[in-house]
Amino acid sequence: MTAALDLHDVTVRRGGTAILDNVSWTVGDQDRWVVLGANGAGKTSLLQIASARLHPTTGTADILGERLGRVDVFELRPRIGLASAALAERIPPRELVRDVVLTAAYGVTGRWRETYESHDTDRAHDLLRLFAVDRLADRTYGTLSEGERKRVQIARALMTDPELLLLDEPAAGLDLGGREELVAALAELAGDRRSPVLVLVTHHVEEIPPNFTHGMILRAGGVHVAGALADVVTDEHLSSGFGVPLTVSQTDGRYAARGAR
Ligand SMILES: Nc1ncnc2c1ncn2[C@@H]1O[C@H](COP(=O)(O)OP(=O)(O)OP(=O)(O)O)[C@@H](O)[C@H]1O
Repeated sequence: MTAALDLHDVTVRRGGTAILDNVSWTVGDQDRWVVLGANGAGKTSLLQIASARLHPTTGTADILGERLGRVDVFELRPRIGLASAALAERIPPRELVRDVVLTAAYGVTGRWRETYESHDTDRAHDLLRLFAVDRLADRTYGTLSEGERKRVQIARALMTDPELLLLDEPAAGLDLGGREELVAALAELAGDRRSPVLVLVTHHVEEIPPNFTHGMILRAGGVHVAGALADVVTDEHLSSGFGVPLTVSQTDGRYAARGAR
């Protein structure tokens, strides 16, 4: 099977600095990856490459079997779902929640005069139900809580039935209840073999849903460590990756970290 992502020595330079530095990374077609790293480590830049929104300065990036630089990115992008704060900012606050999801079928935000097939409207409703926000379908996006918005954003990212789903800090700004609901929904998604390949960027090991399989810690633009999740989320790797002494614990498939004494 073709890897969902295959990056070889990817470097991205901006103003003389390597914001990604010789990153090599292979994501298999059933993988569920978590990408961790301190502020500025390069996580968002990595997702920009993985979502065909940024090209490497040097190195090669194959996404869903297509090489960046050779493929028409406008054909590739609909095969990739992305939920990020930058994309969320483009959603008009007055848009109905059902349309926030539905308009992804056309790759637009803001419904205009498009007509949608009934299978599109059915799919949008099913996705809202999957994330337990179907009761909000007739509300405007701007009236939702942050947690409700996050779930609507992920439903939108799934609308095109992508082969790869990239989630950039989906739990940022959520309260404890909202975070736990989101983690549970993502655990369910990750546990379903029909789901797309998943890559979740987060700062906090508490946000890693059960059923995720692999982990990477980025440090200063480079891969600090990558591999099976349990081998990556350790005292040693987190401490060196974040530059502070940390102790990690694991209970029922969930991780927690605190400063080591
Ligand atoms: N266009 C740019 N020009 C110059 N520097 C950039 C540019 N884009 C990103 N950077 C820098 O690259 C580094 C990596 O940024 P990136 O947003 O990928 O990190 P991150 O790990 O997602 O950080 P955070 O956790 O704070 O969101 C940062 O130091 C950032 O300032």
